[in-house]
Amino acid sequence: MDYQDIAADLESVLITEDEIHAKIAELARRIETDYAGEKLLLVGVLKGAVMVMADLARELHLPIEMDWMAVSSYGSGTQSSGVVRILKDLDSDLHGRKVLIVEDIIDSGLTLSWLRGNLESRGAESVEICALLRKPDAAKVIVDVKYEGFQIPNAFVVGYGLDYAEKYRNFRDIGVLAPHVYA
Ligand SMILES: O=P(O)(O)OC[C@H]1O[C@H](OP(=O)(O)OP(=O)(O)O)[C@H](O)[C@@H]1O
Ligand code: HPA
Ligand SMILES: [Mg+2]
Repeated sequence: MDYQDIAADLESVLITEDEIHAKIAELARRIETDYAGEKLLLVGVLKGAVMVMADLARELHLPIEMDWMAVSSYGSGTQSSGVVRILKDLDSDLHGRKVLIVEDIIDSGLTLSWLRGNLESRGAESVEICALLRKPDAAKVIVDVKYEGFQIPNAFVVGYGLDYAEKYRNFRDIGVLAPHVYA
């Protein structure tokens, strides 16, 4: 599959690479103000958040640390199973740390509401969330997101880290996957 074939599997491009980068810069300025003088721990949620994490971390003019967790509730489908599994845990001790969870998307909200509770229970001083995308119409639980990029319609999207069956993560824009791909 070459890069042009990826575009053929999309119904439409929703957010371009340039729009993503402008939004991440905007979020970074707010985060810098809010955490000035602090040592922030960014927790990226594998694998979808890899691109947001890489771009956000480099945009932040703050002394940050990065750690990663892998949790999965989707498997290879387009619907959340609601059951969150830890596939890879953090290396860091969270006691007294200011933690910012970095995510690509909040869909049902099940992953992040579970994850926030899990990290808070480890003694972090604060746990906030930065998510590039949120689908308000898909929410099954309400998640309080301090740094939100874009609100998007309730459609399955891919690109910029987001996958369908592990594909399309390297597409640079974010687009709506054409239903013929998963029908
Ligand atoms: O709000 P929710 O309905 O819980 O969905 C959001 C979660 O689903 C996706 O991860 P996925 O489980 O597909 O793993 P991945 O990041 O490896 O693709 C996404 O990256 C979020 O972590
Ligand atoms: N696309 C890709 N992965 C996802 C989505 C989506 O719309 N929602 C939750 N995980
Ligand atoms: Mg996924």
